[in-house]
Formats: sequence, C-alpha cells, structure tokens
Amino acid sequence: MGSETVSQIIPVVDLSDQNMKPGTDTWVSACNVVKTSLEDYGCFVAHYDKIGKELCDNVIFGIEEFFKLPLETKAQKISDRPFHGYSGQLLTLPLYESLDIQDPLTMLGCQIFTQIIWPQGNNRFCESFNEYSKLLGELDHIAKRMVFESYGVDTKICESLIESSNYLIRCLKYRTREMDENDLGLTPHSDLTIISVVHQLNNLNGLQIKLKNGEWTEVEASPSSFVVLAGDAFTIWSNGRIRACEHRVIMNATKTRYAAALFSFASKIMEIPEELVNEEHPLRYKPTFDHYDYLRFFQKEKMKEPISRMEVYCGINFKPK
Ligand SMILES: O=C(O)CCC(=O)C(=O)O
Ligand SMILES: [Fe+2]
Repeated sequence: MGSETVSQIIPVVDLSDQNMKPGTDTWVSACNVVKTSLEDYGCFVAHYDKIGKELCDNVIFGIEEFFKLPLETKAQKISDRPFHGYSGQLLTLPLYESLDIQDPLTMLGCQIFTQIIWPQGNNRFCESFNEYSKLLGELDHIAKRMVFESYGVDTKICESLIESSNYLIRCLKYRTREMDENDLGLTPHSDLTIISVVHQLNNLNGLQIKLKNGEWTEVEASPSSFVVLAGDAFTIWSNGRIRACEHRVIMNATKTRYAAALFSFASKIMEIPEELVNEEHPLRYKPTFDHYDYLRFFQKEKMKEPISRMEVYCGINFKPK
C-alpha cells in the first residue's frame, strides 16, 4: 500500500451556502468543482451545516444502543433486499461492525426496522434516524443535480432518478485496536452505489481515499463535513468519466469511531446519456444499466476489484479469456 499524505487534498464545496440556488453564479461554480472532483478523486467534501449536535448525539446514542443488543437480536433478518441488517464479528475485520437500514428517508422504513428490533417501540431511534437520513438525502440529491447539470443532461432525467432511487443508511462502529491487532478498519473497496454520503459522526478521522497515483489520503472529520463518494453505478452511468472512489478505513483513534453512510441505488434502468458519449469518450459500457442486477452479479461473483468488476459486468470491450 502507498504512503499517506498529510493535509487534506480532496476539494471542499460549501453546500450550506444560502445562495446555493440553481442558476446563481455560486451554484454554477460549485457544479464545476463537484464534477471535476468526482472525475479526479471519485469524491468531494461537502460542507453542510444543517445537522446539529443534538441530532448527531441522538444518532450516535441510537447506534450504540443497537450494537449493545445481544447478537441474536442484532442478527435478525430485516429485509429481502441486498444489504440489510447487521454485519460484524468478522475474523478478517475484528474492529468493524455495521448495520444497514432500508428506506430510512421514509418514516415507514425507520418504523419497520425499529419495530423488528424494539417491538416495545423506540421513538427516539426512529425519529432521529429518519431526520438524519433525510438531511443526508438532501446532499445526495444536490450532488446528483450538480453532476447532471454540469454534463448538460436533462434535469427531468435527474429528478426521475432521484425519485426512483432506493436508499439505505449504514451505521458503522469501529472499536479501538488491541496491541497485536493491525489498524485496518475496513478493506479498500469502492461502493456499488450511485452515490454514498459518508459522515465521520463522532469526529474521528479514519476514512482514506485512494488517489490516481496509488497513494492514500485522509479526509479530515468535522461535524459539518460530509464525504460524497461516487460508486460503481455513477461511473457506468457517466460512461467512465466519474471515478468510482476507492476508499478504506484505518483505525488509529483511541476511542470507538462511529460513522454513517447514506447509499443510493437506482430502482429503474439507468441509461448512459448521449451527452456523455463522443469521439473523445467512446461508449465504454452497455448503454443500459440494471443496478439491482449488478448487485446480484456482485453477490454471486464477489469481485472486489472495481474496474474489472464493471468491465466484466457491462464493459463493451471486455473479452472473457
Ligand atoms: O467508516 C467509514 O468512514 C466508511 C465506511 C464505508 O466505506 C462503507 O461502509 O462502505
Ligand atoms: Fe464504502
């Protein structure tokens, strides 16, 4: 693995700016930074001040409350969709535990989950997760709108993608390591999503991004910093212009680290826009993309390497050996 750089090099875009309205100069210049940053790094940092301390504290309290439950309660089957419920106790990743909650942007999604885990009810959990997820969802929506606009793709297609996306929120807990354990919190990977919005919830660094030159760079945690990462589906949709962001978690903190990630998936077929295909950028993938079929392909083939995974699934020039 490459060496680590010291200062944060991932561009920051202020999305809490009151002037951040489509059509304004601030919006247009932010769109450019977002697009360029997604092309160069596969991510950008959104500065966003709408999530207050009380809400973060409630979310952390809820995550702690969940992970403290007995294993048989945590490990219950929550949904039939890919990625749901508890994951942890992994021999290769002893520091890591996670929980995936489906449809957290709707109160119903939060209620279904809460009802399974706490049949006696847990309003605080349900309400704070719904409120928090909706705010992360705003960032997902703004990022998608900015990308579509900067590539000149019809905003109606973007609204329809947002409207028909499925969301899940992943809550992550990394315990501190013991003397003989290594510092790997989460292995290098790219997400299978369109976009993932990651929040280092209790202000502890750990998330690292792989640069084009192979080096890893940290993203500084702060209560108002959210890392917007492109997943494989955004790379395919963009005809390979946007990089699927390779990232990992290194756990050097001396306290338990909490993070949350809002993942978005397309429930309808996505099409590579004609605006993104030209002589300089010939079509790289099959023009239509079924996200859930891609998730099933991943679950079957378990291919970890993102570039070859996308090539094998839908690359136009891919030739099986
Ligand atoms: O813990 C983090 O900061 C990132 C987690 C992550 O990358 C994931 O769950 O896919
Ligand atoms: Fe990830």
